Amino acid sequence: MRKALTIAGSDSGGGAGIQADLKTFQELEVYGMSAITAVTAQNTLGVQGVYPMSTDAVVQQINSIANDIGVDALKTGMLFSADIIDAVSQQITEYNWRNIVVDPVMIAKGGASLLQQEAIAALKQKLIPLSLIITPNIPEAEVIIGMEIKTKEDKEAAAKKFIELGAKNVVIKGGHDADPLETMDLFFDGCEFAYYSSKRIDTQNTHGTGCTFSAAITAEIAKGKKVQEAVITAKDFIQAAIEENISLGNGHGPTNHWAYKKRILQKGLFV
Ligand SMILES: Nc1ncnc2c1ncn2[C@@H]1O[C@H](COP(=O)(O)OP(=O)(O)OP(=O)(O)O)[C@@H](O)[C@H]1O
Ligand SMILES: Cc1ncc(CO)c(N)n1
Repeated sequence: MRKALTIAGSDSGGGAGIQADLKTFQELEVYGMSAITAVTAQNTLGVQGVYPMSTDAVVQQINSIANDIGVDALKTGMLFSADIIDAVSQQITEYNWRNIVVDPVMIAKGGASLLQQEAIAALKQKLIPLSLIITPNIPEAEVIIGMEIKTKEDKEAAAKKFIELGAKNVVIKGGHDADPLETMDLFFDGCEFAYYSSKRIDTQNTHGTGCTFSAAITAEIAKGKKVQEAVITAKDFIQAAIEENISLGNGHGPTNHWAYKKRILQKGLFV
C-alpha cells in the first residue's frame, strides 16, 4: 500500500486542511497520514480561531512516521510560521524525501490568515527549492513572485519565476480567474506549458478546493504517477467534487470527496 503524508492544519468543519487531505487520500486508495501544524476552529462561515502547535510537536509527528512507517509522497498545506517551515524543510532534507507537493496556503476563503507574513521568506528560500511541484492559487502566486497576474502571459511569466525559485514543476490554479465560464490551470515543468481547463461550476460550495486538488496530486505521485499525469487526475477529481458539492452550513460548503470514485465505480458497473 502506498503511503501519503499531509503536513497541514486541521479544519474542524472537515472541508479543508488535514480532513480534506485524508478524505482525498482515502478515495484515491493510498494510506493517509498526518502531521498537524495548527488546529483551527472553522466552519463554512470562516475561521473562528487558530491554535498553532509547537514546532517540536510538528517535528515529532513527522519523526514518528518516518522512523516506522515511511512516506511515498507528502504535501504541505497550512504551515503557519517560519519556524515550522524551517523545521519541516530540514526534515525533508534529512530524510531525503523527493516527492514533495507544496500548497502554499496563505489565506482562508473568509480572509483569515493561515501563514504569518514573516514566514513568506522561509517558504521561498527553504521549502520551494525542495518541491517537486508547487500549487499556488493566483493571489498566492502574486505574493510569492511579487507581480500582478491578470493575463495568460502574466501566468506564464509567474510560472517561470517559480522554476527559478527552485520548484521542479508548478501549477497555477485558475479558481480565482476572472472568467465566469471556465477555470484554467496552468502547468509548467520548466520546458512546456500545458493548460487544463474545465467548466466553472456556479456554486459557493468551494471550501477546500485547493487542499483537495493538491492532496489528489500527492496521492497520484505516491502511486508512482508522473507529475503531469497526477495533475490531470487531480483536475478530474476536483471537478467531480465541485460538481457534486455539498450544501452544508450557511456559508461556503465543502466539495464532495466521494464523487470521483463514485463515477468510476458507476462506469465499471454500467459500461
Ligand atoms: N467554481 C469552480 N468550478 C470548477 N473548478 C473550480 C472552481 N473553483 C476552483 N476550481 C478548481 O479547483 C482547483 C483549486 O483551485 P482554487 O484556485 O480554488 O484553489 P484555492 O484558492 O487554493 O482553494 P482553497 O483556498 O479554497 O482551498 C483548481 O483546479 C481550480 O481550477
Ligand atoms: C486548515 C486549513 N488549511 C487550508 C485552508 C485553505 O482552504 C483552510 N481553510 N483551512
